[in-house]
Amino acid sequence: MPELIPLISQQEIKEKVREVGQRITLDYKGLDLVVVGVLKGSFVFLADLVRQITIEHEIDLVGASSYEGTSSTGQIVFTKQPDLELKGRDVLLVEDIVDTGQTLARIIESIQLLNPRSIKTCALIDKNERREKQINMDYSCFCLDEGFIVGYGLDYNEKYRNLPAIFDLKL
Ligand SMILES: O=P(O)(O)OC[C@H]1O[C@H](OP(=O)(O)OP(=O)(O)O)[C@H](O)[C@@H]1O
Ligand code: HPA
Repeated sequence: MPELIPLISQQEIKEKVREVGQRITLDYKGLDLVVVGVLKGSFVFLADLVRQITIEHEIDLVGASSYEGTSSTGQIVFTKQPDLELKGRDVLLVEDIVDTGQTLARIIESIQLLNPRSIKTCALIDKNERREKQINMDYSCFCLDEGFIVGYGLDYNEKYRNLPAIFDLKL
């Protein structure tokens, strides 16, 4: 049976998401913010984060998938494109986790083609161990070195997204 090692509690997540939401609120004052969540993993984080952003903004979703089990296939399949017009607007991409960096790098490339005024990045977890693409995150809630992380939207083979806290999965 897989083992779930507790890493980050619900309370710690709540405090950090509030803090990051407040920073985003200050940084985007006067700008035309569109928060774009990356499905599926970001859905829990996104829902909590946008409720901590107190300036007017719009929300969109993109979909990208590349993992089987704990490994990236390296093939990023886009499952949803943005619906809103992003040209000339200030896009904040929201990910649950940046691991190899391949997914976010591809999404940034594809959003750049839509000519936004700015693109910034926000992740719940910035994990270093397997990084292949150098991406400087503008906002990260938690930096981790290793592990396969589940809970609070993050899955292993589509399971565990519903866990309210964050765990390291040991297979
Ligand atoms: O930095 P990377 O190594 O590319 O990994 C990060 C990506 O992997 C996960 O998506 P996944 O492909 O598992 O799809 P999901 O969001 O639907 O779970 C996660 O949600 C990120 O989008
Ligand atoms: O550590 C992880 N957990 C869940 N999904 C992921 N996608 C990339 N890395 C991870």
